[in-house]
Amino acid sequence: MTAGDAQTPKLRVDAASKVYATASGDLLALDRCSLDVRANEIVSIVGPSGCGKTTLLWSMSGLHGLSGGEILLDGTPIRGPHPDIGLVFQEANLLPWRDLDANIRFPFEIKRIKPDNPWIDHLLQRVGLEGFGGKFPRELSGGMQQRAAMVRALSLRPSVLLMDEPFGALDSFTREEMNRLVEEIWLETQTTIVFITHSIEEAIFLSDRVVVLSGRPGRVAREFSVPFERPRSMEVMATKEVFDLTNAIKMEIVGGRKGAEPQAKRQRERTN
Ligand SMILES: Nc1ncnc2c1ncn2[C@@H]1O[C@H](COP(=O)(O)OP(=O)(O)OP(=O)(O)O)[C@@H](O)[C@H]1O
Repeated sequence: MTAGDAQTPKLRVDAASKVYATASGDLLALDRCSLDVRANEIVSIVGPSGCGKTTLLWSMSGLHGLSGGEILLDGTPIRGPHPDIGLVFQEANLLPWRDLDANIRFPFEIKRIKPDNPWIDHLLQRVGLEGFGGKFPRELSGGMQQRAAMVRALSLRPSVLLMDEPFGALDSFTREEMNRLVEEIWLETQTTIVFITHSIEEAIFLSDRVVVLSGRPGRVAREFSVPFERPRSMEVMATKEVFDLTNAIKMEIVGGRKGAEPQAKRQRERTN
């Protein structure tokens, strides 16, 4: 398989393992985790708290090195932050002393490249932030800050967008709005998206596939495809098929959490 080959996944996680050195010994966060993400897919990653979701996403971004295995983008191993990969975190991480325009143009300054103003203006209009360029982060609601963070991440036209629980701190109404926005942006840009969430409903609404990680150390326990038509209306989300899928994913996560207890104990024993 080579880059550009139709068979090459956009992202391939190949037996990824990650050990953190902690004061009480080594902690195995990911254990030979493998997963493919195809181009233009939206894949959500769910799993019990502490199972390694963020570790996996950061490894995909190149911000974290792995202890074993590798992660490939278009067939090439990721060795560090990559211009083709954008990131959105739970915190919008806007610089408080810069207005919205200056925040969004910040990555261009760092890279010393000319901002793509027509594209940025389009994105700002797309997320409903046109006219807010002169506002400072403290003047924006949490939802608006996250919209700005999405614009900042998309402004460089990444082919992959990694989102780490981006809407976890928002109220449920704003969260639903943001989910619809992600879907709309995806329908327009076809950016490959990997999305971490604790909300199964959010994962189903957004994704082509939902990947459940086992309890720590994280491995792929099971993948669920989400076959519902897009855009996903409230009617679709209220069907029995969605209800059944939600329950199946929930059962898998609860099962993984139970299974993780002896594993975690074994890990403690190994590291003590
Ligand atoms: N920098 C670090 N140093 C040491 N241990 C870490 C570090 N980062 C994460 N861990 C540990 O690794 C494990 C996996 O953490 P991670 O944040 O990836 O899980 P998660 O599934 O994203 O958690 P949550 O659902 O609670 O956000 C946890 O036990 C966590 O305490």
